[in-house]
Amino acid sequence: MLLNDGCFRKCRCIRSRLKVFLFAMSVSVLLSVTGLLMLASVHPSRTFAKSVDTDDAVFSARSSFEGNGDVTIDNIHATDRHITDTDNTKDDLVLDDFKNEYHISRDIDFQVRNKTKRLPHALIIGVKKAGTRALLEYLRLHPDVRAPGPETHFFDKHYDKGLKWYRSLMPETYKDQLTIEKTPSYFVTKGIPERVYRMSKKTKLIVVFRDPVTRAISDYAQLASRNPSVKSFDEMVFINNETRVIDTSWTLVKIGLYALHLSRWLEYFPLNQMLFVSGEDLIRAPASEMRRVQQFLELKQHITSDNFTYNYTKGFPCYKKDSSKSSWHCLNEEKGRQHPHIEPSVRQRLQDFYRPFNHRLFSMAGRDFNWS
Ligand SMILES: Nc1ncnc2c1ncn2[C@@H]1O[C@H](COP(=O)(O)OS(=O)(=O)O)[C@@H](OP(=O)(O)O)[C@H]1O
Repeated sequence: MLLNDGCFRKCRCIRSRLKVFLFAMSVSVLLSVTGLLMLASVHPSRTFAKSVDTDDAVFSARSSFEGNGDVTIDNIHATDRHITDTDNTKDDLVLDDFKNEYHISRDIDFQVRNKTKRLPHALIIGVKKAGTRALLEYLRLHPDVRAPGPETHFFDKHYDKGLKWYRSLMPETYKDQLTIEKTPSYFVTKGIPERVYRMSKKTKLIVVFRDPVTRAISDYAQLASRNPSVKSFDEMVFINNETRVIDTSWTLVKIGLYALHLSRWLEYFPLNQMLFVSGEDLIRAPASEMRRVQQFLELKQHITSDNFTYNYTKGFPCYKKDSSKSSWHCLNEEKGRQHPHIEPSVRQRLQDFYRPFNHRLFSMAGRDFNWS
């Protein structure tokens, strides 16, 4: 009886422990199932997050300056505001700071609108009267190039308006298109190389050179066409007509001292970021000069001899966009003006004056332009 009673108690004890164990098991199974269900309910967004992992990483890296990785319209505005603010205190502006911020804004804009205005990747910085308009119009034949029509003069006349203003002048482009701007006064204006460097040290620079004697005469022809009462070229080019000492303070003479201007640019930009175009070859052989330009800009060779014809009436190349469909365009009558007659002795004096500067340029640029 005692034995049976002890056995009975032991059995009850084992049964109640079994119950506790089973209860604990079911609770833990229940908790696991609930946990799994909760995970399943957030699963879609997790999957999405994974699928945009690369972009997330890119965005958070790009947005780090704003302190968070969220991409919102407000952030775009904040970025834009930041560009303007930074630009107002441009003396303290550090290139890489704003360049990074600018690219963030550009890329976010691109995500939002697909097409956006971008700061120029390349600039045609000079030289005045050397063929800069022709070069820009030829480049615009390329489907991967966009450019504002008028000269912006941002870096020399409107710098205080800031980069946001400058960018607003640019045409909208897709991500793989190049934005190019031309303002020929940039080449000769002090302080501009640094300003361009501050915008982006990667900016590609193109300079069209023309024989400085012909260039000065071309510049004078423009001056005389706008102001018919201007003194004669001879009167202006010499300090004294008797001694025939050249007036190097005359802007039209100073512009032709190419080596001096180029040396200022080379303080900021390496030679391989610059391309030197021959203004004479742009007229004689536009297609081959454009081949060099497209190669330098890493564009596919789209502009070829099919885009050009020589117009004997105008005495210059004319061009068309599409080799089959469109009609020929020529630059307007302001390009290719009649030059005034200049005495051969005056020309000779100017050529002698420029010769050492020209030779210096040829060795700096690594190209002989064959000017006499
Ligand atoms: N295709 C074509 N048609 C007309 N003119 C041509 C062409 N290609 C080059 N050129 C030469 O371009 C010279 C004007 O240079 P720019 O465009 O740099 O002048 S400007 O600085 O923008 O005023 C211009 O100078 P001038 O001839 O002295 O007027 C031309 O010699």
